[in-house]
Amino acid sequence: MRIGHGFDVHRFGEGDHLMIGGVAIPFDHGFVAHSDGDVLLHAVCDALLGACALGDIGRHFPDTDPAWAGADSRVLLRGVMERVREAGYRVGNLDATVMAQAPKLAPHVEAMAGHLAADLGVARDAVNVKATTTERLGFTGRGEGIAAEAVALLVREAADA
Ligand SMILES: Nc1ccn([C@@H]2O[C@H](COP(=O)(O)O)[C@@H](O)[C@H]2O)c(=O)n1
Ligand SMILES: C[C@@]1(CO)OP(=O)(O)OP(=O)(O)OC[C@H]1O
Repeated sequence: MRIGHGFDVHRFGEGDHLMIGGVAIPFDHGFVAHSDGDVLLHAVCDALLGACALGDIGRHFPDTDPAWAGADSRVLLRGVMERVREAGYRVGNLDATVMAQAPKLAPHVEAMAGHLAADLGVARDAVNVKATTTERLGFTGRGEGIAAEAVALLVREAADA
């Protein structure tokens, strides 16, 4: 078995929605990013890549590559899963936390977890998505952006080691 951790931050800029976990959430800002800025999916990508000792999302999908401009981060996540499978692993379970003072994410976490389960190729109960404010502390608390963390457990496809 292997464990990986991912962390990502995107700051707010102009826009009218946020992409988080593949869900478009209406908001008075968007994310500043090369891709769609899906902070949760980027943290998940890094957790998966970390568990395989394959570096991070920027190594596989550079933010200097026009191919990823405005990219749907679910496409990046599926690309990461191809690499996970090539390395001989499948996902055991995933747990993630999104740190956001606003918007309210609880109404959307079920849809986010459903997207993740589909893209990771696991049952719905192998995925958990949580949201927390940071009690108005720090950059998330001041409403400057959103952070996300993820932890993934990978299992060897052939022999569990
Ligand atoms: N952006 C957010 C942040 C939090 N929630 C939900 O509210 C609960 C309480 O938040 P605390 O920061 O006081 O822990 C939390 O457990 C989430 O369910 C949310 O929906 N959206
Ligand atoms: C995802 C990539 C690629 O489009 O760009 P961003 O959307 O800016 O996101 P970031 O979390 O900075 O990660 C790495 C990038 O390579």
